[in-house]
Amino acid sequence: MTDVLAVRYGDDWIHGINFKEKQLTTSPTSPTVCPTNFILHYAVHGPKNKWSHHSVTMSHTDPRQVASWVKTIRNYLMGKKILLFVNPFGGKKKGLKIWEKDVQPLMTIAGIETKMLVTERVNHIRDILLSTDLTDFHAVVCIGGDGTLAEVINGLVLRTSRDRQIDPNNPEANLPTPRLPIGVIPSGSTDTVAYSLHGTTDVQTAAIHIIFGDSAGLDISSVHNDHTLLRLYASMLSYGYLGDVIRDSEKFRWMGPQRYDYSGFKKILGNKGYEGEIQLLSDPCHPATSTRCTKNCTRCLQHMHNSNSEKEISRWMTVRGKFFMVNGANLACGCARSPMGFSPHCHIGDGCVDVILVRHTSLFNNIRMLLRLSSKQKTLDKCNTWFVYELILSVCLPQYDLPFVEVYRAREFTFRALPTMHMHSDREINNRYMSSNLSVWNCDGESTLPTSEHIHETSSGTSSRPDMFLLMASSRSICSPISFKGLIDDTFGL
Ligand SMILES: Nc1ncnc2c1ncn2[C@@H]1O[C@H](COP(=O)(O)OP(=O)(O)OP(=O)(O)O)[C@@H](O)[C@H]1O
Repeated sequence: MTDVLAVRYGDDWIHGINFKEKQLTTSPTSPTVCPTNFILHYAVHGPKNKWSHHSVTMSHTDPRQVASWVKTIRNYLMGKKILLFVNPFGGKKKGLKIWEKDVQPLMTIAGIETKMLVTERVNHIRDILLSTDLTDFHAVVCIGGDGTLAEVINGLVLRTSRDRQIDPNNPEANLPTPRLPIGVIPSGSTDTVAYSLHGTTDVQTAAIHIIFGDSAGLDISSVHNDHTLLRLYASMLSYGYLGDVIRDSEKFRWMGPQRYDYSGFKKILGNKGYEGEIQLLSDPCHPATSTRCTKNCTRCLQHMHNSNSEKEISRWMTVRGKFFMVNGANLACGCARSPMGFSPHCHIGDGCVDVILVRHTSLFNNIRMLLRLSSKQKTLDKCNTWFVYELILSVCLPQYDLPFVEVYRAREFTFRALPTMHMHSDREINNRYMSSNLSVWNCDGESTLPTSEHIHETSSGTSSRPDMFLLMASSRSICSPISFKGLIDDTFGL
């Protein structure tokens, strides 16, 4: 029963069912009064974490028996109404096609009432969520990438904060968990959150998880600058190289996801490193010795029940230097080309963020990383759009033993960009800050945060705190190690 999507009387016609299926549903008597068969729609868990929709027609000579079965199953499947946003702009611009071809038919079969809205601009979702009456809805879903999902999260949390009269700009305030669960159907360029939640970026799988209505707690980090909430993020906040890539690649959006390859290559060659200071509230559990986050993960469950006591054993520490990039990961940040993810041991609901600091190295080292990447790409088929994540993975996979990679698990961290000092001659150091080599923030794959220049001018730095609350996201096969390794799925009976 847990894998059932819908049940229909055999002679009922619903939009989206093909004619062949309709022909199967013959009933000798009036369909409304005496149905002698019914169609059961269900999902099957296949290889690589994918779920697919199937149906079977069942018959019985006694119409009362058929009616009783249908009634029992319908009692189990509660009707839902969802608010669904489609971003027609992200990824390969296939959002609307995915809605029409894959999502709408499944929602119709499952009897889910869907109010669909097509986004027209940046922050459109947030504005709608702030102004719409959400009382009748059971969930908010988006068809889009990580940036689209981030808009849903930001909009819903701001709306809930306003409804509960909580000031989101207060860094000490506990931001509220929205009443409505959030679902994501991937149609972006990287789709790390969808991949981390479902173990695949398959569209039908995501839609089926939403119909199932399962949910899981997900850490969301808030980013504050002084007393202003800048943004909430679900997957990763990154400064330096990935900031440069996101800023540059936006100019080449017409290339589709391949823009990341192009900008990634340009920016690795030009990277001169960024001076900065990170202060972090370090958790005693180091990522290198941590367990992997699995379904019913003990660490995440413990945090959910006892978050305050953990904070007492954390301690503040400071790291300074010149960095290639500075990252705060909320999730493993896996994607189709990097199944293990950027931060493989990151837990999705433990109230911590994995801080991954990559020190500035030589151009030679950067090129070496590129070559390593290139040789990987040779084995890939036509899709080579995962440059950035492949690149990071090539840096971090031998993870914690590379001399220029440092990893910490933090409950909170602040970052302050420092200006770069310039030498005028071999002997003389000019103490004036001639120019600042500053990057921008890459927040869930978007450069929506104020530039670091602004952050620097206010000389406050920016802070990120992941333990604000847990957000629910539609997922069934969440965070199984199987999901990330892409092995045989049935082992865990997910
Ligand atoms: N109609 C629109 N025109 C222009 N921009 C839009 C429109 N609708 C949404 N957006 C913006 O598009 C941005 C990018 O969308 P999205 O994140 O879904 O795609 P992506 O960047 O290609 O994928 P990913 O984040 O997974 O790499 C979002 O920040 C969103 O605000």
